[in-house]
Order: sequence, then C-alpha cells, then structure tokens
Amino acid sequence: MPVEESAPGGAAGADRPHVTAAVLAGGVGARMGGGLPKQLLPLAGRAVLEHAVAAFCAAPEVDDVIVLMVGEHLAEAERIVAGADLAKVSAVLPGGATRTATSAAALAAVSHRRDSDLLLLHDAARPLVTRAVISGCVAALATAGAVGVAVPSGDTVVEVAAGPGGTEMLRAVPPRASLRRMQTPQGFRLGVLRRAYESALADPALVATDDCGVVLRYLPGEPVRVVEGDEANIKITHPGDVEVAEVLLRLRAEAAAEALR
Ligand SMILES: Nc1ccn([C@@H]2O[C@H](COP(=O)(O)OP(=O)(O)OP(=O)(O)O)[C@@H](O)[C@H]2O)c(=O)n1
Ligand SMILES: C[C@](O)(CO)[C@H](O)COP(=O)(O)O
Repeated sequence: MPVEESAPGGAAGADRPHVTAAVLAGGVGARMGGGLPKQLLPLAGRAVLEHAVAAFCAAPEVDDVIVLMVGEHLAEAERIVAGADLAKVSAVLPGGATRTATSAAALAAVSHRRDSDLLLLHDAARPLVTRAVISGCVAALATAGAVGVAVPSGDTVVEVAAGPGGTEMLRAVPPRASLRRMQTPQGFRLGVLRRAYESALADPALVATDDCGVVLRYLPGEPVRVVEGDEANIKITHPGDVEVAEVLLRLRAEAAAEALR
C-alpha cells in the first residue's frame, strides 16, 4: 500500500504540524518464539498490531498512521488494516532488519513532510498504549524536539559485568530516583530525527534500542524530554505477556464500566 496524503478534515493546517504515527512491526519475535511474529497474535479478539494501530487512529492529535511490517507478513498487515477499517492508515510498508532500520524506513516514508512536522514511533508490540500517553507525547513536542514516554522503576536497577567462569557480578547501582523505564511512543520534530539518523546511519558501530537514544547519542546538543508513560503500556516480549495484556485490558474495561455507573 503506497504512502498517500491524509484525508482532509483531520489534516494539519498551515499553523499546526502534521502528525504521523509509525507503528513498528518489523520484528520476528524471537524471544516470544512460535510460528507467528507476536504482533499478529490474537489479543482479546484482535491482533496485537490492530490494537496498537487503532490507538493511534483514535487519537485526535494524529493525522495519519503508517505501518512498517516484517516483509513476509505484509499481506496480513494489509488485511488487518483493511478489515478493521482503520481509516487513518496511509501506508503499510516493509520494515528493516533491525528496529533501528525499521525506524529509518519510517523516516524515509515521510520524506515529503516538513522538518517542523512530527513523527511518533511506536512499538506494535505495545498494544495497550492509551490516548492520554499519546496526547502527552504530542503536547510535549510543542516545546521539545524529541520526547520519550517512560515510567519510574519500582525495582533497583543495577549494572552487571561478566565475572569468572561465566558468572555475573554487580558493577554499579545507579540511583533509582533518576532511573526510568523507557516506553513508546517516542515523538520527534522531523528535522531533529533526520539529523540524528543522518549521523547514526553513517556510524558503522551503530547499535540502538530506542530512537530517543539515537538523538541523545548523535545530536548531543538536542534536549530529549521525558514524559509520563503508563505501567500498563507493556511490551509483549516473552511467552505469557499476551495473557498479562489480556488481564490488563479486562481491568481497564471494568474500570471504564465502573466509571460510567
Ligand atoms: N527489525 C525490527 C525489529 C523490531 N521491530 C519492532 O520493534 C518493536 C520492539 O521490538 P521487539 O520487542 O524486540 O520485537 P522483536 O524484534 O519482534 O522481538 P525479538 O527481539 O524477541 O525478536 C516491535 O514492535 C517490533 O516489531 C521492527 O519494527 N523491526
Ligand atoms: C523502544 C523500547 O520499547 C523502549 O523500551 C525498547 O528499547 C525496544 O527494545 P527491543 O529490544 O526492540 O524490544
């Protein structure tokens, strides 16, 4: 499916940046195992991918959504998008060999947008992202060029090093109060992400686990803002995580029903 202009009506005006959300679904889910990438697994009657895409389609701040899907399963992603009538989806495209390559493919897909427009990058494997989290990320982009959503760590997070005979030894205990667990979406002014990726992709030693980290490393002068994520915005990674997501969805639905009573 090609990249198209978003429909008029919800589209950005001259005074407001255009907001594209890219749902990154290019992974194969090696840690989950099984025959299917985890973004295609069923979760409460819909594919994990559909939950993530639907959240961005429903967000009033988002003008269009692109999906970057692992090559062999492009047709399934197109079927999911068409079947669910996710009208803001403007393109379903192949992802890259790494998450960073998939982010770069998303960036290439919006090459026609202005430097002042916005790109939100989101893991398809985080199907429980909420409207409040998306909204908080976009709002922070009014005054920041790069924004990540994160939650505090309840556990003490430590750094380890290899010890003798294959053991692991404690190396450092960073102060917990300044530690966060990074989630997605991570949002960017396109000009900022373009400059960061230009340097990153020229670095043969590039290794990154998220896109805010790419900006921090390759555009050191650029402040990266961190805003509140959501404990329930889990990343489906290991066997059992879909079941956890099912429970979280059920609790969310029960809380919403209770609030209406
Ligand atoms: N080449 C890749 C690798 C990952 N991702 C996406 O990045 C998100 C977070 O990555 P991760 O949880 O690591 O997914 P997988 O790479 O599928 O999992 P694994 O590392 O266990 O193989 C997922 O939505 C995944 O589809 C991607 O778009 N392109
Ligand atoms: C981007 C991310 O979700 C932030 O927590 C995470 O780093 C993705 O890592 P993965 O190894 O690709 O799952």
